[in-house]
Amino acid sequence: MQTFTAVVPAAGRGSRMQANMPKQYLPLGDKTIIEHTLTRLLAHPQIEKIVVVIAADDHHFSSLPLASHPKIEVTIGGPERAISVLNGLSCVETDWVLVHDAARPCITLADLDTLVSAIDQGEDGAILAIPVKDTMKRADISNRIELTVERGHLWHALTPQMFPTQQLADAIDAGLAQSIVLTDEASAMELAGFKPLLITGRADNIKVTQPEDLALAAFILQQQERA
Ligand SMILES: Nc1ccn([C@@H]2O[C@H](COP(=O)(O)OP(=O)(O)OP(=O)(O)O)[C@@H](O)[C@H]2O)c(=O)n1
Ligand SMILES: C[C@](O)(CO)[C@H](O)COP(=O)(O)O
Repeated sequence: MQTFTAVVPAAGRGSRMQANMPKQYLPLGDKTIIEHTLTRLLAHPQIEKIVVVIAADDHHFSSLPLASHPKIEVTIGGPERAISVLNGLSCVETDWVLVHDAARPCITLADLDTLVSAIDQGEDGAILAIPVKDTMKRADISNRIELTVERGHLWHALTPQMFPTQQLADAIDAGLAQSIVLTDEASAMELAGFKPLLITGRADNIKVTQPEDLALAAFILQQQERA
């Protein structure tokens, strides 16, 4: 059975959350957001190691019981998510890597399996995503509708995103060298000429980003645990 490494970017400040600590350490039921995320990833038999990428001044992670888990390694992130991911990739020894936001605690084993089973479709890699359901508008500078975007082939990119490790590291390096804003791993791979596969994932794999997301994530986790 092929095994992989997961890289979990967790070096953000969570500013949009407006909380008194980085959002990945906010409580969600019986444990923190990041502990839910890591517990989900650790449950997948093909994930042999998780590299958690934390901020240089992070004093939270070391106090978590999972910090001493044998499959968990920690490294230091950077000022942008892409730099944090690149630092995490330097700790990866497997041919393939799965990158998943610490702020997405509702990832399911079934979705992880679906993504992992897609990697035999080539080196372009794959990401979990959900087709856009709402009508999409592009705004002008005064926040008035400029146009309606054709949503036929529009998707929300989620994580995990899964790629050959070296190709991803080279692609992020190249994108950063061109000062291109890389908000996910797929955008770096696209820039390098790859065409990653979009794999339909669950819409409840939300990224906890703003205050109202916390209660929603708690409800989703509760519903998943009852299923
Ligand atoms: N320099 C950064 C910025 C973000 N992240 C991580 O990338 C994930 C997704 O980023 P986002 O939701 O934007 O988190 P923050 O950057 O913390 O949020 P904000 O933009 O509101 O500050 C999070 O798990 C976050 O910890 C990271 O590792 N390094
Ligand atoms: C990687 C990501 O979660 C895919 O949707 C998203 O791009 C992260 O963006 P953020 O602004 O760093 O939260």
